[in-house]
Amino acid sequence: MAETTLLLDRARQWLAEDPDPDTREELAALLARAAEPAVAAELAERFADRLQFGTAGLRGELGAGPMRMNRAVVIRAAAGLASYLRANGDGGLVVVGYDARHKSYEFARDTAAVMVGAGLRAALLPRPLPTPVLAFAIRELGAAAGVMVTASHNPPRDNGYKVYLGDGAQIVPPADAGIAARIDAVASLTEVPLAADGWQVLGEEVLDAYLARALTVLDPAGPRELEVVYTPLHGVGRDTLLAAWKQAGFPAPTVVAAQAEPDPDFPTVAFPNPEEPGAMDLAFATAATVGPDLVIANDPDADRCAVAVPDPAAGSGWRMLRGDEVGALLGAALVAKHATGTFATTIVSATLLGRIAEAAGLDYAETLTGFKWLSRAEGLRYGYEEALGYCVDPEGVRDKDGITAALLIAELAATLKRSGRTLTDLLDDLALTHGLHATDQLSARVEDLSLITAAMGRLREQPPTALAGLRVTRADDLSAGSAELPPTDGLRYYLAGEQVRSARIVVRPSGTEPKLKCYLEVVLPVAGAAELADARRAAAGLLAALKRDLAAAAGI
Ligand SMILES: O=P([O-])(O)O[C@H]1O[C@H](COP(=O)(O)O)[C@@H](O)[C@H](O)[C@H]1O
Ligand SMILES: [Mg+2]
Repeated sequence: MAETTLLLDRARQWLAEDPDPDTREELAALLARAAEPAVAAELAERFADRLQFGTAGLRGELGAGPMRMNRAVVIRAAAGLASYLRANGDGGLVVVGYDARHKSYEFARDTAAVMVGAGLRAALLPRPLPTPVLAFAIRELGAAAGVMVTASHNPPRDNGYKVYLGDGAQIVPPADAGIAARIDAVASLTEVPLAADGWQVLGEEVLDAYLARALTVLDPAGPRELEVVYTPLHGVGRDTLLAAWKQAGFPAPTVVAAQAEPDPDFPTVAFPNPEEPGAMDLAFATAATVGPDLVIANDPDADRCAVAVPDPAAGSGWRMLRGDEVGALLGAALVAKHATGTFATTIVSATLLGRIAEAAGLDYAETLTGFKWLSRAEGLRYGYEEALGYCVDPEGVRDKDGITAALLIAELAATLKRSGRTLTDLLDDLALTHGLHATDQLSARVEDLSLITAAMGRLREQPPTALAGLRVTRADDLSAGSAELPPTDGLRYYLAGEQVRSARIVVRPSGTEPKLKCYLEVVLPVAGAAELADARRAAAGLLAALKRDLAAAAGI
């Protein structure tokens, strides 16, 4: 009872301070019905804690309360960041970007108002623009920090807040904990001064500078003959991608008409994530009438890039390449360009990049999931992760960038096309040289987060000893941390069997969505081109069996 009173007090205090009439109205309505058990549970969940920094900053459903994304949460986060910057002597400029989601502009403006109120300088990007433009602008402008208001590819009801420091990379420990402590120290919103004006709104020159840098990933004399169907999935990628395409000299892509304009309701897709089944249906329908060489999609904040290739065997006529496939292709493209430095990927991505780097005599590194880790790999020249994220120009953008990745994959496809070859042919070459690295993902979306904790618990209590006829030869609990990796909530299994050269599974809760994610890789030797089709079939069968057995072991 005392607990309930405390919770209601907290909710009422929140309501009294909430600057947004929309969330005030929502919370007042909930409080009026607080006696109903379902509403009481909802309030308890919203006020149990506050949103924490995850894989990519704060992310959550829009709504009232500290466990939701709203103006009060954003103002507190911005105040915590401002206080952290001042304490570390980094007082200076904070550059703020935003996508086209519900409330994104308001959250960006509030962030600027808090920074100016705290005695820092703030600059807003001129309009909704891709996340990589913000990541670029931080170092271009010599800012002390950057904020990008976006929930990327999440459902329409979500929003989020990515935080970068002056090195242009997203925050990791201990900075995230340092900022979090200062957010916690904001006792009341009434003590956060909000400036009414005094921040700068940047002009087109920041975008021009981004585009000029983006173009440097290409060979100016490289081939440009390539037909593309493109979708920004109702997000903010279109104008930047089209400008990049035009400046590069590629023929203008056909843009999927129904998804071309930014729309916070993402009306044509269940989830605006190119990884989700169905998200590419309209793009494939457009491709069926245009007959392009490639279909390219950006996620709504255009830091991811999805690529599909013609496949007569597929119902739609198109096959989405996996992030691991595009990641290997871009790696091969950079090797062909004589890139030097470190090639890196994450522990949940395929190990093929390691083989490519090794063969080219390049350093190779593996990090935890997320570009906040990957972008910090020492000497990084190229980094990618299986979640359709690629950083092909870390000096320009220290984060994944769906625009430069699209440019480079297009140049690679055009180069291959000139000699009558395709991306698929190059994937075959890589399999013949390095072995077939086949990956898949099992992901379970839940309503109730405790189901994820329970599944992780089951796997920890009863670790699988065999899956799909392969023996588990080593099981790592990644929560312990190691010399190579900081601690994280995850489990890793290495498997062996006659059918495979090696196999690996990683299981972890998503840090951006209520999902449990299991990442699978099997590596099969391939003796010659004649065996490749059989090897691909065998790998697909094995991955399907592994997913089935793993789902049973995890109880998901
Ligand atoms: O949402 P985005 O495009 O920024 O992508 C974000 O989430 C992805 C999935 O993370 P998780 O598996 O924890 O959900 C990460 O791989 C990525 O680095 C991060 O920036
Ligand atoms: Mg994104």
